[in-house]
Amino acid sequence: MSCEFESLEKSLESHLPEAELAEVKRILFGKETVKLDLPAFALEAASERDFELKAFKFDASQEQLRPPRRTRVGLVQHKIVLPTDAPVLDQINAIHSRVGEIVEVAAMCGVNIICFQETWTMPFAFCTREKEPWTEFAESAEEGNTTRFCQELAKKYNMVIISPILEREELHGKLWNAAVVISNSGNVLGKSRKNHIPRVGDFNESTYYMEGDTGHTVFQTQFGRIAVNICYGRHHPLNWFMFSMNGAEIIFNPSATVGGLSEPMWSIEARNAAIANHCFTCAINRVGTETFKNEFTSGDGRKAHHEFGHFYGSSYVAAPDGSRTPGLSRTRDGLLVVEMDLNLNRQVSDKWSFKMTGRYAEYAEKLTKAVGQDFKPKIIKE
Ligand SMILES: NC(=O)NCCC(=O)O
Repeated sequence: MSCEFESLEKSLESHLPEAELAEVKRILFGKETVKLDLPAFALEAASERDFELKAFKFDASQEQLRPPRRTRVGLVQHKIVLPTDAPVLDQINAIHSRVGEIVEVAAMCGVNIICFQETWTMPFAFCTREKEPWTEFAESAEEGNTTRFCQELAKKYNMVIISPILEREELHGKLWNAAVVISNSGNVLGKSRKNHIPRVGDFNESTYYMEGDTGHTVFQTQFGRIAVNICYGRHHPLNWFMFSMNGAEIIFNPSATVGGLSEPMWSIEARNAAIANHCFTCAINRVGTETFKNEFTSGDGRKAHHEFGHFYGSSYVAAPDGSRTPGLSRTRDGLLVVEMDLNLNRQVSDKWSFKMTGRYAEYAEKLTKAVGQDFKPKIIKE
């Protein structure tokens, strides 16, 4: 059942009376996000290419001194294309071509910044703990084929591309889970390496790579200041916070996560980060169930098995005022196009003032003590 269940929004819409639905949506999702009109040819192309295309916009109030700062983001979720035992290069090329056709539709929709899912060029094979052939999917962030592919697309469509890959740093013999940020000029702006490596469920990523060393880099693009908090980093509120302290206006969260593990948390974490940090957040998850030739165990008493999933998609965008778009499907490839007026960040900040009321200097001092050897927690007992 859980794999076929299309989406929470669809279920609410088909079962609730109209008036009640509006109230349920207001309480659950915040101020309603307005649907964005897209060109008919883009909708047709998406339907022909068999992926879901949804579009929404977040408006801000008209200001007297600043013009609106509208930017359009695109979130891509997709299944792997070939079986996981197909030749490595065939698998990569097939995914390039699938995502390439989605990016083409994003360009028809006027997308300025597009972000792909975590390690988008490969199966999420880290569950297996086998090194071969999975490490062969790793590529140079600066010069790999996938980066070259994205550079062409970025230039062609005048689009910033966030390309999360398995990175190989040849010189030092290191692998990383990293997002390459490619400017709309086609130049590699830089990369952001995954800060927190999971040790939960079948996410055996610590077998392959270490915690990232790029800190909380923010990238100034023509379309806004962006940052990338890769997957498991979304469980760490301070991780979002540090990107925001460096000035991020939009924080992308390319992910790969499965229903049994994280689905009840999914709709909360990125949305909470948008609220707490007065910024936009974009949560992206892959779709599908991935099957591996060799059985692997999950360390939970279950028999060894071949399948990892169900990756439940449900990619969405959250705004600083607590509102959010509906999610993409739990089962289908999709593109979510969202227009946002970045002026909303400062407007909400002026209203709620979390950055001003936060006692950060005090937290920093106390936290330094709390993680020290001689720390005594402040607990008063009778
Ligand atoms: N890819 C990844 O870090 N997944 C961990 C599980 C989760 O964060 O939901």
